[in-house]
This record gives sequence, structure tokens and C-alpha cells, in this order.
Amino acid sequence: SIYLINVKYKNASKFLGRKKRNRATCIPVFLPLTVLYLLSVCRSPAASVLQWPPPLPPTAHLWDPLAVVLIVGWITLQSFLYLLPIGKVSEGLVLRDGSRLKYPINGFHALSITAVLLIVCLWLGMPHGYLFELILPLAVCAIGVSYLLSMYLYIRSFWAPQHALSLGGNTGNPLYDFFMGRELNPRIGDFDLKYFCELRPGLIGWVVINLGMLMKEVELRGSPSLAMLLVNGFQLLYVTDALWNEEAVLTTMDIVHDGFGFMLAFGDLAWVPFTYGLQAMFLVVHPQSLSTLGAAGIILLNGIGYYIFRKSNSQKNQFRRDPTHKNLETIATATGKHLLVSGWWGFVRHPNYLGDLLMALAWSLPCGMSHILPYFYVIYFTILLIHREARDEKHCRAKYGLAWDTYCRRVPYRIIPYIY
Ligand SMILES: NC(=O)C1=CN([C@@H]2O[C@H](COP(=O)(O)OP(=O)(O)OC[C@H]3O[C@@H](n4cnc5c(N)ncnc54)[C@H](OP(=O)(O)O)[C@@H]3O)[C@@H](O)[C@H]2O)C=CC1
Ligand SMILES: CC(C)=CCC[C@@H](C)[C@H]1CC=C2C3=C(CC[C@@]21C)[C@@]1(C)CC[C@H](O)C(C)(C)[C@@H]1CC3
Repeated sequence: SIYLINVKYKNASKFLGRKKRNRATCIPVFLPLTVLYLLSVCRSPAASVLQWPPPLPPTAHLWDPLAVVLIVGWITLQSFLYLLPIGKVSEGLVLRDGSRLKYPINGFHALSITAVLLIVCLWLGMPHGYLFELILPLAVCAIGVSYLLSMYLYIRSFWAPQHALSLGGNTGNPLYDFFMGRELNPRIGDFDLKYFCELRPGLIGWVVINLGMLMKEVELRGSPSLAMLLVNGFQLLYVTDALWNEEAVLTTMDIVHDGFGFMLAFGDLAWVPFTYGLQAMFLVVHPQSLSTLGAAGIILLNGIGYYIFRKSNSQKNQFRRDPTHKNLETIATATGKHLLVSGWWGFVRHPNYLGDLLMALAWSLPCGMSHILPYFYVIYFTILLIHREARDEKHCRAKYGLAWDTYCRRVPYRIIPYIY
């Protein structure tokens, strides 16, 4: 059947829609430009995405050798921390050839050591707020690294055995495959490139950049604003949670199904660190005053979102690791696996997405209602999760057949109860 799957995907390029091909050609150009555009608009006084002409920076502002040193140094530091023999080692899901890969679970250690190093550097007088000035060259450099990495990944995939290739990124159409990623789990020795990029340099880099924006605000106004503290606190909680629960990432779609290509390399190394924290950068140039009551409401919203996100993700992970763990109602599927139909997964079909979206909204609200730009993350994330939900639904219907249809009848709403 694996042979048939491979034949099917070899022929797929013939049938790959023109729309999909065009999208795969445009996105590697369009998305990096979007990052630079958003950063430039965010720093401009008007911060309006509709202003014409757009506030494009002169090319000289896009390049700084210091940015190259910082990005290369940062990735080297995170690689070194990844390789430290601390924490446990966990096994991923069973692969098509029946084997299971081993992954180090030391992300939280990496975050803690990075935090200590950062505190020492700040204590020694490092001007961390300078990240605000350097943000465009840093983004350009991170985009460059993600291009180089994706090209390396694409080329090396031709030496990978058939069973190590992803199904979705193996169509024979070079641009589409470059974008989606041909190889599923590219490794250099034991170093897993996809797993490393997904959780380390970009995710930790995101909160380090946020801290830089907070320091810049202190430089400009003497102390951090309540809005800035909330944005930094919420996003730090999100990143800490991801690294504390690092093992759970081994069962996400990206690790299990998706190849490692431009989409994930760029997403992990450039998109996440430079667009997920736009709110903090916005606050440096556009300070907001926030009432105590307003702040309390936003903290409550983030708390509810986080509770739903964490509880639902943990419930599914525990259930997948030990199906007898709790007395939850389930339905049997032909694969031998069960689907939860009670608890969080009986509330909506993607309770974890609902929690994530509530948090996303709470990250933007401290920036006030005057601009759309700080709401970029909520808008993008809603689109991403709707698309992701549809993709997952397709996978699950193909895998579980009638049992999935029964689940959908029992739990009719996808993400938001009574709405979607
Ligand atoms: N901040 C960001 O940029 C992003 C964050 N995320 C977050 O990452 C997390 C993981 O998301 P993602 O990987 O997309 O998907 P999920 O963690 O929701 O996993 C979907 C899988 O869960 C299993 N499943 C679905 N329904 C049930 C059920 N009723 N009972 C038991 N198992 C079920 C199925 O896999 P199987 O049956 O094979 O186990 C399905 O393929 C989410 O919290 C999401 O919000 C995701 C993308 C981007
Ligand atoms: C526009 C573009 C290039 C999109 C690429 C999508 C990626 C940015 C996201 C796909 C899935 C992701 C996940 C996280 C970060 C964003 C990407 C890489 C994640 C690591 C964030 C923290 C969460 O707790 C998580 C571990 C569940 C999550 C996993 C998926």
C-alpha cells in the first residue's frame, strides 16, 4: 500500500491544480515581503496598513552585519542547548517503516538557561532595547536563513528513502514540493531539524524580541506600561507552556504529517518571531493607557483561553498515551483507536483551537481599538486554524470513516459552539 501511495503522489503533480501551483510559487515571495511590510508599518507613526505610499524603509536600513552575527550566534546557542544531555528522551509516533524516532525533551531547560544568560547580559549592561532599531535587518537575516535551510532540505530530500518522504510534499512539482517539504523528519545524525526549528530558535526568539521592546519602552518612558507588561506576560506564558509540554508537540500535524520545507522553515524561523509579537512593537511607538478594570477583563479572557487550551490539549494527549486513563465516553473506530465524545472533545471538535483564539484576542486588546495592525495575529490565526481544521477533518475522515461521521453528528460544532 505504501508503494501505491507513492505512485499516487508521483502522479499527483499532473493533477495538482493551477491555483495550488500558483500559490506555492507566490507564497515564498509574498510572505517574506509581508513580514518586512508589517514591521515597517508597525514602527511608523500612522501604523496604518492602508497608508499610501506605504512606509517602505530605504534598502540601507534592511542590512546590518550585527544582525547576521546575532542570528547565527542565536541559532548556534539554541543548537548547543538542544544537544545538552539533560532532560528525558521521548519516542515519536510509529513511522511508515515501523520505526520510532527519539527526541530530546529539554526545551524548558533551554528556555531557563537562555533566561539566565539574558539576565547576566542585561546586568552587564547589554542595550537590549537596541533590538527595536535592529528589527528589520534581523528579520531580513532570519528570512535569508529560512531560504538557505529550505534549499538544503529540498536538495537533501533526493537522497532520502521513499518511506521517509511526506505524502503531501512529494508531488513532483518542484515549487510546490519546495514549499510543502519533501522529507518528513530530516536529521543530521540525531539532530532533528524540524523538531528543533518548531520549538527553539523562533519560539524563544519571539519572547526575547518582546523583552527588547519592553526595554526600549523603559528607555523612552522610564518604565514599562501595563499594556506592555500584559503582552509580554501572556506571550511568555504561551511559550513557556509550549516548552514545558514539549512532548505533546510530537503528536501535532506538523511533526506527524507535514514535510519540512519552506512553509515550516520560514514559519518557525521568521514568521513566528517577527510577526507574533507585533503588539509589543506597536506599543513602543503607540503607547496605550489601560484601566485596571480593562486589564482585569483582559487577564480573565487570557486565563479562560489558556485554561481551555491547556485542559483540552492535555486531555487528548493523556487519552492517546493511555486510552483507559479517564472514564470519558468514546466511540470505537475501525483502526482500533477511539475518539473522545465527552469532556472537552465533546464540547466542540477543536476545543484547543477555541482556547488558542481567545488567548490571541487577549494579546491584542491591550493595544486598544484605534488600529487594526495589532489585531493582525488574531486575523491571521483565525484563517490558519480554519484552514488547519479543514485539513485535519479530511485526514480524520479518511482515517476513521463512518466513526468520524458519527463523531461529527454527536459534536456538530467545529471550533465555536453554536457559531462555527
Ligand atoms: N500558535 C500557533 O501558531 C499555532 C498553534 N497551534 C496549536 O497547536 C495545538 C495542536 O494543534 P493541531 O496539531 O493542529 O491539532 P490537534 O492537537 O487538535 O490534533 C488533531 C488530532 O487530534 C486527534 N483527534 C481529533 N479529535 C479527537 C477526538 N475526539 N478524540 C481523540 N483524538 C482526536 C486526531 O488525531 P489522531 O486520532 O490520529 O490522534 C486529529 O488528527 C492546538 O492547540 C493549536 O491551537 C496550531 C497551529 C499554529
Ligand atoms: C504563514 C505561515 C508561514 C505559516 C506557517 C505555520 C507555522 C507558523 C505554524 C504551524 C504550526 C505551528 C505551531 C506552533 C507555532 C506556529 C507553527 C509553527 C506552536 C509551536 C506554538 C506553541 C504551541 O503551544 C504549540 C506547541 C502547540 C504549537 C504547535 C504548532
